[in-house]
Order: sequence, then structure tokens, then C-alpha cells
Amino acid sequence: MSRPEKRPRRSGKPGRPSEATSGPQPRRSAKRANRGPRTQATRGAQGQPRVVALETIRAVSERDAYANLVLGKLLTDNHVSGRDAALATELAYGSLRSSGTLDAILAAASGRDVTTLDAALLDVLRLGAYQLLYTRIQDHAAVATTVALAKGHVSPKISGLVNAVLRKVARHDLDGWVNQLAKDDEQYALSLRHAHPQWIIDAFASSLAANGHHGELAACLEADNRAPSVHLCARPSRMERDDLAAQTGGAMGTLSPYAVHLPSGDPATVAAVAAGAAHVQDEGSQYAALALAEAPLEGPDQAWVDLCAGPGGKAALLGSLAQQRGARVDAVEVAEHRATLVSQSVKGLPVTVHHADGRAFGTEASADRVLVDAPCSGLGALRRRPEARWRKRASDLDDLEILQKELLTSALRMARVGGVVAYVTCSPVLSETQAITDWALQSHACELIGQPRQLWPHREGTDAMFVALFRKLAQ
Ligand SMILES: C[S@@+](CC[C@H](N)C(=O)[O-])C[C@H]1O[C@@H](n2cnc3c(N)ncnc32)[C@H](O)[C@@H]1O
Repeated sequence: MSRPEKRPRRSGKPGRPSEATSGPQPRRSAKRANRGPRTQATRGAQGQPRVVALETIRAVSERDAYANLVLGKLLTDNHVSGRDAALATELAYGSLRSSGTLDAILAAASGRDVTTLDAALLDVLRLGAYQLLYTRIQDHAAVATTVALAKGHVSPKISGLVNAVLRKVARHDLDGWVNQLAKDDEQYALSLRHAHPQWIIDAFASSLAANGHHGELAACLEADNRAPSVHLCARPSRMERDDLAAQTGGAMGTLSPYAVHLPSGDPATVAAVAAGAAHVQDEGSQYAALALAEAPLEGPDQAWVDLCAGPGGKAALLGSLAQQRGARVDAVEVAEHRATLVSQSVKGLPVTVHHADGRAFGTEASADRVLVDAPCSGLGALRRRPEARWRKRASDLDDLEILQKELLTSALRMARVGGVVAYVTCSPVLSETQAITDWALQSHACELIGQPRQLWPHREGTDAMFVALFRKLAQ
């Protein structure tokens, strides 16, 4: 896994005891104040949950694997379920999500830059430090089980080092470490406390301010650290939302008339999902597809295009609405395997899937409604991928900006005069939301329909989707 962008290490030189570990110790009684529910200390002690968590973290570090995919497979293969599965998930996701903060603390506790540590050793230390700082697992159990794990699953030679470093980590709680490391640097304290790289915090702060949400930065960052609830979409014409809510015990969403929020549980076990009458889809994504479909339009309304369709969530909702209204959808996706996923999700709907580049697709000025759900940083969906925030780089945004402009240009070329184009990102970052909107207004014959909308996990409970609606004008 790539390292978080870090400020200069506050600990001493490599090999020397760190400032952090020799400083004053906070009162032990305060140590558990911020922790979650107490977990049975030795459950699964050297057993499956911790092994599964470690193997998940190792797969992400070594192979850039997706944590959710690896974890799911490991849980199944090792027959880990119930509370043990919950523990494995908490430890794996938590260690990955907080890895930048954990690394800063481990650097101070070990007196070494963590990039000089063996990768497997570092992953074991992250797992141990996470238990000490973020869970109610007792310190002695966290240290003992991590040492045993290191011995059995990495190398017997490192157990002494693991023991020594974790004992130093255990001297402070998270607040104590944040105070030690950040001192008066409030920005760095925020980054450590909420486990977000500084550049992402800066980008969120700018967007919150631009959207008039001053003073909400901490709430925004906290929301990224909570697991999202599962949202279902009752497919129009296939089932009523009330029935889906009654079947699942879920609550109605407020942004989409098709959204149901599941209280808990695996959506794959919901009969309506298995039958294709409903699908899993964040309510923010439903809102984005609906914004396009509901935008006022004069004249014909039959030719719809989804220019970036994979894996097909919005194409499925648009296809269902198109079916009700006698329209057709062309769904375009450049990645072959993702085009296949779109085909699977739109079965039975009036949608034609094209494996093609959206920048060179379609005829001039013929579409009534076009969706550009643009490839973006995905910073609006950090809740869904615990490791993602530490892998992304500010420089990723530069290439994306070019692609976003090219795809939006293509959409505006394809739309007929008077037609609607929706530009959508799963990101609140201004350079890929408001700046692209402003650029389009200056560079193309189009106008805004209403004001663009930015959703937020801490406000609407959705991913941070951005939606701008344009109407194409005559040249
Ligand atoms: C944000 S995702 C779209 C999500 C999708 N609309 C949904 O709701 O399931 C962006 C998609 O655009 C695709 N993409 C990237 N460049 C493209 C291009 N030049 N033409 C068409 N699709 C492209 C990516 O492969 C990715 O599947």
C-alpha cells in the first residue's frame, strides 16, 4: 500500500527513543473514553478473526487488493461467521482506514520511519495498534494476540519487536497520541484524529465552504469513518417501494421515491433483490439518475444515453424509467468487463449496451437526455473502501479533469438543442465538480437547469454525489 502523505516525522531519529514515548503519560483512567463496545478479550485469540483480518490487510498492502472482496472470500473459505466475522471485519477495515494515523503513532513508538519496516511486520503492528487505540479489547490481550500472530504468521524472530513497540503504543490513548504528535498544529491533529490525508481534508474544507457548510468539517470526516447503511432501489414497474420496505423492515429514503434503507443484514438475502425487482444502490446515485430523467424537457423524449455506464446501477434505474415512458437508453462503457456488468444489470429493459469510448460515441445532436457519470476521484465514497483514502493522490485529479471535460464535451455534442445533459461525480472536490461546471458554461452553448447540487454523507446520509444539469442551446 502506498504511504500517506505525511508531515515530517515528529519522533526522534531512527533507532533512538522517540519524544512521544518519553514524554508525560496521560491518566490511564481516560484511556477508554473514545472506544467502542468492549469486545470479549480473548475470543478467537490466536484464531480465525485476527488471522482473517491480517490476511486481508496483507492482500491490500501486497497486491493492491480490494479489502471488501478479499475479506468476503476469506470469511467464507475459513467458515468465519457471526460475531467472529464482525470482529474480523472491524479489525481489518479499521486498521486499513486508520493506517495513516497508526503509522504516525508506530513511527513515534518504534523510533523509526515506518517505510523502513518490513511490510509484513508493519501490517501486524497496524493490527495490534488498531486494537489498542480504537477498540475495547484489553491491552494485554491485544498485545498478546498480536505477538502470537506475528510469531505464527509472519516470523518468530519479530515477536520481541512487536511486543516492545505495542507496549509503547499502549502508553497513551488516541487523544494522547494526537496531542503528542500534533502539539499545536490543529490541521495535523484533525488529520490524525479522523484518519484522512491532509490534502483530502483541504479539498473537503474548500468544498464545504463553497457550498455554505462552514463548521461541518469534523462531522464530514467522521461520516467517512462510519459504515454506510445499505440502500435499495425498488425498480419502477417491477415493485412498489412500500412493499420493499414492508418485506425488509427498511425505512423510506427522502431523495428518491424508490429508495429503501435497510436496517441491517445482507442485501443478497432479500428476495426482491434476488428476483431482480430491486437492486442495491446508494440513494445519492438514485437521485442523480432521477435528476436527469425528471429534468423538464420540451419536444421528443425517447433517446437517452448513459455515457459512462459501468457497472450499471444508474443504467438499470434509467432503463426502468425509460420502459415506463416509451424511451430507449444507449449505455456506453469503455472497459469490457464493466460493459458486461452493465448488460447483466439491464436485462429485460430497453437498454442497448455498447463497449465503446464515450468520447467518440454517437451521432451529433440527436439525444434527448444524456448522463455523464464521470470517472472521478471517488472521494465522495470513502466510506465504502477503507483503504482508498491512503492510495489516492492529489495528482490523480489532473488526468481526470481532462477526461471529465472530454466526456462532457461529447455529451453536449450528442444532445439535441433543448436536450438535457447531467454531469455527475461521486466527489465533492471543487476541481471536478464546480470547476467543470463553470468551464462547460464558458466553453459550450449550454445553460444550467437549476443550481448544481452537492450531497454529503454527514448531511444526506448518501455518498457525496455532485449533480449539475445543463440544457443545450443553439450555437
Ligand atoms: C463513476 S463510474 C460510472 C458508474 C455507473 N454510472 C453506475 O451507476 O453504475 C465511471 C465509468 O466510466 C467508465 N469510463 C471511463 N472512461 C470512459 C470513456 N472514455 N468512455 C466510456 N466510459 C468510460 C469507467 O470505466 C467507469 O465504469
